[in-house]
Amino acid sequence: MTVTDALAGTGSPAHHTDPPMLDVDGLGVRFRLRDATVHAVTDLRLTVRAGELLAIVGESGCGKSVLAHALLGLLPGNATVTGRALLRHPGTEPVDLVTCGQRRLARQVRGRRVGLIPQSPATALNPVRTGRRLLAETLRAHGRDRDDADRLADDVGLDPADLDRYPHELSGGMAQRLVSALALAPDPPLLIADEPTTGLDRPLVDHTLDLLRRRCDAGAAVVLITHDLAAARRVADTVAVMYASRVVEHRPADALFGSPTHPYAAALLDALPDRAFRPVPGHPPMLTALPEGCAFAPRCPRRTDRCAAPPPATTTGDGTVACHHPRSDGAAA
Ligand SMILES: Nc1ncnc2c1ncn2[C@@H]1O[C@H](COP(=O)(O)OP(=O)(O)OP(=O)(O)O)[C@@H](O)[C@H]1O
Ligand code: NI
Repeated sequence: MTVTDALAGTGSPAHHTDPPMLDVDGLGVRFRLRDATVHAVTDLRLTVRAGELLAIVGESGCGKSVLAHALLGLLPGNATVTGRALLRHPGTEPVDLVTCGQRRLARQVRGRRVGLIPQSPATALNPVRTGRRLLAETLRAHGRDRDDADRLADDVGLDPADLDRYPHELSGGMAQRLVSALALAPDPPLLIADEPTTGLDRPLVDHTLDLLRRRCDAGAAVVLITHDLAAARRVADTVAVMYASRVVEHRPADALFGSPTHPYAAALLDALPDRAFRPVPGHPPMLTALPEGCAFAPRCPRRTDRCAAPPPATTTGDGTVACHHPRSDGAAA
């Protein structure tokens, strides 16, 4: 399958025969606390293909960053990860990121096959190295020409002269662009970008999004984690909406933005300034005390008694939705 085929297929997984590059199934992440358990990711299923840009959206605290860290083996010791996350690469056996172990993740996966643009760039940067040195080390470690540093800076919209600064001399937006350049340097086939546009002004936001889009068009798979729905609408092929640790709707971007099926997805879209500009009423539940049934029910205009039972994950014509009362106008034609 060529990249062009991947894009021509409207981004819908159903159109393709090649197995996805990343295939996550039944993924769960729990954190043990002294007197409680945080269910940060629950029974999560996702796929991403080469040439596909998947946006993961949802309110703060719903589990987006924990998902990214789980895939890269970057969770702290009080975390338990269950389920499966297969990473495929042509010509090699798939690697299960959940079970393959830290050694393999460090040697073969992190940076090389899966790049991460972390959500908190300031803490990700070594304070005693200039950006140029950090970038040169990364390029060298991956067998690339250190002269690529200026080009990478340019790609992410950073003045190459700013590479000679130390991390504490960078603004938040500059640090953000530097960590993006560091993640892009090894040219990973799968890139996970966790809120990569934080602290950037509008032109640089668009510049960064378009850069991610171009990487997909060149054959990479990109997972864009963002609370910015306008960003997702601009560049995503597919969108997964997370609510309280679960994916509640996963469909092609055009379909989701055109006619959301899950009431939460519809409520998120209504919060957009160019739509009703109405915030989602109420608050998400505590992840230490998730209900057995639908976690969105207390905020949901469509709730009934049935919502006390776990919502079934239903396959629509173009994706999945987990709801007892999906909006029928959002159903596939
Ligand atoms: N080490 C940890 N121990 C306990 N709970 C944690 C830990 N790390 C994250 N959590 C909890 O997991 C939940 C999901 O956090 P996560 O950072 O994934 O949210 P998010 O969707 O990325 O939010 P944001 O949009 O604010 O970045 C939160 O309730 C958070 O408090
Ligand atoms: Ni996050």
